Amino acid sequence: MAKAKIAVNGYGTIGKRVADAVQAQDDMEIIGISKTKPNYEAAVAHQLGYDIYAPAANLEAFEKAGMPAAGSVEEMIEKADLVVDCTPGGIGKSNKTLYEKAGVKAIWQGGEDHELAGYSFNAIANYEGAFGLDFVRVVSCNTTGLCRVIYPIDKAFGTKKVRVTLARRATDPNDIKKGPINAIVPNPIKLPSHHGPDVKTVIPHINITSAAMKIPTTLMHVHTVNMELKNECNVEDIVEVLGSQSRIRFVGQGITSTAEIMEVARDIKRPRNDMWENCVWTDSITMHEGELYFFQAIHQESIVVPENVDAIRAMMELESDGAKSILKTNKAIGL
Ligand SMILES: NC(=O)C1=CN([C@@H]2O[C@H](COP(=O)(O)OP(=O)(O)OC[C@H]3O[C@@H](n4cnc5c(N)ncnc54)[C@H](O)[C@@H]3O)[C@@H](O)[C@H]2O)C=CC1
Ligand SMILES: O=C(OP(=O)(O)O)[C@H](O)COP(=O)(O)O
Repeated sequence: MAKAKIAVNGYGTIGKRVADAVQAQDDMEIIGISKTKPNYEAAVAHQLGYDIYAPAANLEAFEKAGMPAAGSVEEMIEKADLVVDCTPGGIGKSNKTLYEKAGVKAIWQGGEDHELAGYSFNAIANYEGAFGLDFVRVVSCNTTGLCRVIYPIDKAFGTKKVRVTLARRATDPNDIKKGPINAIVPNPIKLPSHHGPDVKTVIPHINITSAAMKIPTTLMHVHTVNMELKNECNVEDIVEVLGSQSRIRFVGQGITSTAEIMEVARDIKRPRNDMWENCVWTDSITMHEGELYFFQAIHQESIVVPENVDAIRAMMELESDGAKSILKTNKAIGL
């Protein structure tokens, strides 16, 4: 069977990782990536052998920089079956008419609103509903991390309510412009943060609210999750449920921080130190007066990457069973 032809529009933190993860699969391939300027990331994409497409007005700049573009962004979109839009949050929505005009399917990321795509995706929670869809949004890193734990626990024990506090990394490691560098910023001040309502775009019946702050670190986010469950259970039951999930990793053995989790990602030779799994501290899992509490860390640069691959597989009708797609994606990328 011919491989699905995938384009990545916006080759930044998420786009470059999605491109490599798609390229690792045997049922889909990257036919091009887009860059606006011929910077160092474009040079690496060129070295890696990706065909680079650019806005028509910038094609000459790529030629001059010694990395000739294969064509314009519009030409890339014409050649694709599906575009993964990884442009910065808020930019992606302006590309919708482009995709509609070309008759290609499109995936947006969590920086865009649910309404843009009309379907918010998380592989374990609602893969099947994305089968054959034209437009899908893969929810943000924090929302993905929440869906991955809430969905199986809710399925096993039922949920009365969920309350989450998020300590969000200030910005990504390569970003020299954003902060804070010496402050803790309640963000947003007005509650709830978008994360709780966003979980409901994927799992509508969950009673959830969230509060978030930005902290001066670039490595990972950390969540304090509190769930009031409908049915009685103990810590071992929760460990069993979370342990059955391939995209959840228990951490302990002296791992007391996000820094040590990133060291593990380096030590196990993950590409770009990526930690695709939620990292749940086993020792933090606590039942207190019938409520569940635990801490988890989320690697913002990579957690949504396998979800994008699964979303492609569902939308392109390459696999109807979500569990099979998850296993296939995991195996191909080395998870
Ligand atoms: N970085 C993160 O931690 C995560 C980001 N997301 C979401 O993924 C999306 C992308 O975010 P990042 O990869 O972090 O952004 P980024 O800023 O690292 O990368 C965006 C890329 O798009 C390019 N670009 C800018 N304007 C463009 C345009 N008009 N057309 C084509 N390309 C353009 C930029 O040059 C850059 O290469 C956003 O919706 C964000 O909310 C989701 C999960 C985690
Ligand atoms: O999707 C993300 O976070 P979010 O789930 O808090 O919106 C990414 O970490 C990007 O967040 P940013 O908008 O702070 O760069």
